[in-house]
Amino acid sequence: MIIVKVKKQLIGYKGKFTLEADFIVEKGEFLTIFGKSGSGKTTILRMIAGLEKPDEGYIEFDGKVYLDSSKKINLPPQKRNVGFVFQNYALFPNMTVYENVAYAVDKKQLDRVDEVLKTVELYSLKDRYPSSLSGGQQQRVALARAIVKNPDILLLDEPLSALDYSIRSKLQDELKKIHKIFNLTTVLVSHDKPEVFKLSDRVIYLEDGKIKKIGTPREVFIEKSISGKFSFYGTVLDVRKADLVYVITVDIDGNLVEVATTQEFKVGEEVLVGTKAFNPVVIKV
Ligand SMILES: Nc1ncnc2c1ncn2[C@@H]1O[C@H](COP(=O)(O)OP(=O)(O)OP(=O)(O)O)[C@@H](O)[C@H]1O
Repeated sequence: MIIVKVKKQLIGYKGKFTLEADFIVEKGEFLTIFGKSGSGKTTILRMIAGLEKPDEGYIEFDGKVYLDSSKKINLPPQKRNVGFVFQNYALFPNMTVYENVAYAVDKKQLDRVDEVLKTVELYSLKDRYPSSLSGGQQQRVALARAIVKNPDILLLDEPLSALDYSIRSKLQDELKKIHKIFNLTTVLVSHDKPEVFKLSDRVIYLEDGKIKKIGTPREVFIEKSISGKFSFYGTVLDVRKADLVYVITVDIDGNLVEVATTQEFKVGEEVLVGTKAFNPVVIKV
């Protein structure tokens, strides 16, 4: 379990404000920090990693104290077992895929490099240089480098936001898989609601440095659920205009449904499809 209790005065574009966050992340949990630009999301990740110091605070992982300002404890990043992936891959251009990943571990752990490269499906590309890889492949190298040291905590700062929709979606599936396989405790920063829905067990809604809401994505994002007979969450796959309404195609767990609506939706948006007016019919199939 990660315990985070931090306070720091920041200087935003509107002036000074205090980042004040107090939350726990259960072991094996996938937690996302969501919020507008400048709300303090990255600063929280950097504090967990030890790259930034709060004015006051306490951070621990499974009883190991990373930071305790009252006791002047502040472990440096290399003493915190944390893997970090940023938006801009940050790979070494003069090293191959294998070398980029192996750089993070000492010689005794080299066996693990091959294992991790196979898990993220990069093994066949291990002798290539970053410049010859796609954005999605480069981000998988960054991910492999972050997990090869077997971190207790994986920190992801908008790692997929530079990628286009289909690659992002595929990498989201892989992230979820890797989180489970390596039994990680993951904290993601994202401002993409469908991504938050797809990946997170819980989400923190951060606004101007304060936690406004914390809960499952449904609890945090769906203000009021439809008080009707049934409703399902899905992702918008297609939008077309038909006279005065839009017809959207929604993927509900692999089932495609078409719904007419006067509201405009975007492809990739997470929606709740429900009905209030009639009783659904259930037929044995
Ligand atoms: N060490 C610091 N001292 C003072 N202000 C800081 C410090 N670090 C960051 N800030 C400011 O605090 C604000 C929050 O920054 P942060 O990067 O945490 O936001 P964010 O929510 O991750 O934003 P984005 O989504 O744009 O990345 C920014 O306005 C930033 O300039």
